[in-house]
Amino acid sequence: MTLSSKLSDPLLLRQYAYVDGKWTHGEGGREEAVLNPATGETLGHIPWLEPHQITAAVDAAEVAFRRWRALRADERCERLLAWYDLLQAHREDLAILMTLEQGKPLPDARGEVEYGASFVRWFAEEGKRTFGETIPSHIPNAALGTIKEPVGIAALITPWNFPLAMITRKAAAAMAAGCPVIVKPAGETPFSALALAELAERAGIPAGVFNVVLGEPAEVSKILCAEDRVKALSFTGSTRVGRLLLEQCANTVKRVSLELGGNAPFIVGPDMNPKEAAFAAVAAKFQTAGQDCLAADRILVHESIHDAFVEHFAERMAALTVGNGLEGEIDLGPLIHRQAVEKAAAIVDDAISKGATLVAGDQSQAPGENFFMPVLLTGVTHDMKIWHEESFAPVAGITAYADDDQVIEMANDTEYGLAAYLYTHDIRRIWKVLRALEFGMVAVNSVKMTGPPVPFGGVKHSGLGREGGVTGIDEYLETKYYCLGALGSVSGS
Ligand SMILES: NC(=O)c1ccc[n+]([C@@H]2O[C@H](COP(=O)([O-])OP(=O)(O)OC[C@H]3O[C@@H](n4cnc5c(N)ncnc54)[C@H](O)[C@@H]3O)[C@@H](O)[C@H]2O)c1
Ligand SMILES: N[C@@H](CC=O)C(=O)O
Repeated sequence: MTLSSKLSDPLLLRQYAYVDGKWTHGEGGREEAVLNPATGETLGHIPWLEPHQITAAVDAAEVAFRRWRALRADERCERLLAWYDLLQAHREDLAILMTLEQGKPLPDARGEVEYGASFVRWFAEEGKRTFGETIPSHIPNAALGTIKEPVGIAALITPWNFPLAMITRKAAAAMAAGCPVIVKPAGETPFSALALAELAERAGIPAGVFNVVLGEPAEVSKILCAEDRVKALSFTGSTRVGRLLLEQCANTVKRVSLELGGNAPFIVGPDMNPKEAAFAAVAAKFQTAGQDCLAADRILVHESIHDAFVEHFAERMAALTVGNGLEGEIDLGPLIHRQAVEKAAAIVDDAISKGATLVAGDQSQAPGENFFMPVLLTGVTHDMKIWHEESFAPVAGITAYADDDQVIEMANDTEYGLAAYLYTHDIRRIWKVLRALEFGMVAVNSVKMTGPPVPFGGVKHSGLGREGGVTGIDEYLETKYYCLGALGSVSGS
């Protein structure tokens, strides 16, 4: 059975890049296979564009920019809402494509389609509210104010773990602001991006406004970063690559937004019911098989409830099912590729060799070579890799702490600063710890923290800027100040 036959609308599977409203093949014969991480089967191929084809995407975006920015905000809103409607109408196909290329269980993929579409609707509306301001003048006979203008062409480079939502959270904001976009998706998961392009075309988004380029990642990124006509770069991915791109954007002094790695602490106070907290921690750790920038990587539990917490955590973890996300009731799909499995195994071995206890996690039960069974380690300490590196795998590490000051120090003991979780009902503890945590986002007594109204982003080496929320569109807007002088006597100036 071919991949396209699994879809109600086979045209959603595209194996070309999308530039200037045209499906584009590579001109140098280079291509990449796209694999199903659950089965290893080849789903299809994508072309790698040649450097001049990437430049052609910039040419197309430059032309499209003139017309797209000239539309009224409500006209752009209409087109984006049409795109949103199509995402909704095709959500099942989009979810199937996502599960096939990314591996996450189908219900999670449906959730991501819904989540991704919600950013399109949010920014369609926000585009109508890019207000400037009136400034009380200190200059005689003058009127002062600001207007917001689109920054220009935006390059968007995105990861494989959330192949659709990481694109729409950027693209919808940029497009609503009046900017055309050039998306470079991860090579592992290009089909979600290309399906977005197909639906953008059907929604009447003009040629050159939403482009998807494919190619050798370092080569494509270098061209986009060096291009002076590209005015903004928004990247989601690892801190390692984010640093490289920031450097590459220095010469052209671009606007750079970075959503990078996380290493979230999950803090459990002494007043918590250990079962309730353990179940929440399992949910925060194992989403997308741990391949989530928000994954609870370091679980810090007050010593008075540590043992009971571990017991409930292990019990809940044992109930998780691992398998092909298209088949049956699955909680955890595969990791994205074999290297991810090897990295996870190395992190576990390192922790055990340095004194951590393996409570559960038997890899002989893994249903395929890209699968990693959930692991629970206790006695995790500062000198272990698991403390400092994102495992990006279903590996949970638990540590006991004695008091609030100690847990704050432990939680902040990382270069990352994306998200943190805090479970306690003591309002004084909540306020103290919340204020002391060096993270861009803190969820208190909640695992869910994201969504369109939220300013998503990190501090420290987790990134620059915020996506979503009322400020997410600002990443794609310039503020132009004006001073209208010599107006004669202006009342109120
Ligand atoms: N903060 C967030 O919102 C957020 C969201 C999702 C994922 N992430 C992070 O993303 C990482 C996992 O994703 P990943 O493995 O795809 O990240 P990655 O950095 O390897 O890749 C991200 C993107 O960069 C491209 N890329 C890879 N190497 C490159 C290079 N040398 N030069 C230019 N581009 C290059 C990839 O093709 C992909 O499109 C994790 O660190 C995770 O925490 C962060
Ligand atoms: N879950 C995150 C993506 C991180 O990997 C989000 O909601 O953006």
